[in-house]
Amino acid sequence: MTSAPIAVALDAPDLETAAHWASVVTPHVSTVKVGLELYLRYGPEVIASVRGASGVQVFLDLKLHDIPNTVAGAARAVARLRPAILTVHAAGGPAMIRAAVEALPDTRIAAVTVLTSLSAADLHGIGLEGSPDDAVRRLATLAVGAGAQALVCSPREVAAVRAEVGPDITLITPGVRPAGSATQDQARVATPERALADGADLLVIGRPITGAADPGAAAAGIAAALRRALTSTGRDA
Ligand SMILES: O=C(O)c1cc(=O)[nH]c(=O)n1[C@@H]1O[C@H](COP(=O)(O)O)[C@@H](O)[C@H]1O
Repeated sequence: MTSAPIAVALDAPDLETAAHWASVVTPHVSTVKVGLELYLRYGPEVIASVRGASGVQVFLDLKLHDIPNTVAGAARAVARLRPAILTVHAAGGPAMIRAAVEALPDTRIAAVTVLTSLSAADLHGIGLEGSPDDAVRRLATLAVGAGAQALVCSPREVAAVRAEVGPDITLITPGVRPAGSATQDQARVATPERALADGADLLVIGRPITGAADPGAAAAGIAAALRRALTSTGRDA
């Protein structure tokens, strides 16, 4: 049985909690994600702690956004951690994205299009024209043109992005909520099954798993639901 295409967001206040979550979810999921909270508190050592002995893929979510030279340097600075995926903001522009891609050839650079916490009204407020769908597709095309091998978007746009960029780009969707779960600060959400059916390759899921009484059981439950969904559509389980 292969592990489910889920990246569990280890947004924990301390290293012990993050390492515990990582150890209980790794039998069920392909990837764990280290984000700003853990990385800024503990630094690069956090990667070895969550990778543990399992060798699970580590997704380093630093959402880099700066001038190309600075982003290239930051990307080189994390090369020794061997992250499978590193995020940059697509809005940093093509030269910045290309700088990250060239600096880190063994890591998949994932361009974050429009944060899943932003609604259509929020986009309007910050001066981004058109619907979230339009903005996401525009940034996706720009990022892929600059060499990004992966994109982050919400599950609401993933079908449109897949149609735009083709089968070879890895599509990563946060904003995933099992039916009946609270959306919390996420604005553009869908269920895990919907995200997968619409073409996502990797689902980022945090609090629906880590906020559960038993995070290992929650990860196993979502993984099983995804396997059923994959089997029923004839995709690999
Ligand atoms: O890059 C990300 O992973 C990301 C992009 C985005 O647009 N929205 C988003 O929620 N994320 C991350 O995905 C995770 C979602 O966590 P939950 O809302 O708890 O499932 C968090 O770690 C966010 O930092």
